[in-house]
Amino acid sequence: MTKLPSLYAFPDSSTLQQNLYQYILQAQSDALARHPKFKIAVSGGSLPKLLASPVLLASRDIHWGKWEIFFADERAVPLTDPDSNYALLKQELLDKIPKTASEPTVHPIDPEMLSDTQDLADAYEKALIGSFAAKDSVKLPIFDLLLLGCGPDGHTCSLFPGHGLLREEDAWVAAIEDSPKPPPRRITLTLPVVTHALKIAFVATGAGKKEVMRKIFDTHPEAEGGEVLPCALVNLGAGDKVSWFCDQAAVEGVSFSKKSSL
Ligand SMILES: O=C1O[C@H](COP(=O)(O)O)[C@@H](O)[C@H](O)[C@H]1O
Repeated sequence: MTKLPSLYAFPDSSTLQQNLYQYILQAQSDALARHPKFKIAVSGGSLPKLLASPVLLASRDIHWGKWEIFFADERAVPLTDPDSNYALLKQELLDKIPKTASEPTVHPIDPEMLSDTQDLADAYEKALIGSFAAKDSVKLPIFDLLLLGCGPDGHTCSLFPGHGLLREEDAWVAAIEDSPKPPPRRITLTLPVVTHALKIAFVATGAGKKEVMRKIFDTHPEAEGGEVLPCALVNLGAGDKVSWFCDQAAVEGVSFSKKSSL
């Protein structure tokens, strides 16, 4: 039997954040039982604000010093640019971590390499190799947790619908020069790296996501050889490793069976 993702629909963002916090705590404890660091990657967009909940920031059970944070995707812009996913995470989360806590290890892109996105992607892949293992000894890095967004067009990371990057099989990190959502020059984790993670959480809120949520959960273009949205490809590739944290507005009209708690 195919293993399906979980889809949670919460009445408000505060309940969503409470549940997301519990889920992260479990992922952290599973990871730290296996190895010294909790290795995660995060998206930009609406994700950092929802991630940085009061309950997470006040928690004494979050071992910030053991967190190793990568970016699921990043725009090829300076680290202080308003379009930078690093700048967003810093503003929403990193700067709010209590000063009394140990600091997480954060892996931003190398701002010296912005002129060539392939060099930028290769350098970021080297950072992954430094943390996980050499590419010839492991086929793919295994993140403990990915915290991802879902664009209204069904993109995740910087993997866009119908884009050739969805077929990438070798690179861990790929360059994109023609992102349909600005800015066009970016780097992204590739689909095999995403689906290889131990846990994958999508966070999608607001009525602006309900059309795409219906497409992701209630249509099956793969059955007819049609184009499958990137978020749906993650569902198909990673199955029950995937959990969706949504509010009611985002899942209005979605038929796929929804749960309201973990
Ligand atoms: O461009 C991007 O968009 C997606 C989705 O953003 P959202 O605001 O609709 O949540 C985001 O996950 C990705 O990291 C970002 O680069």
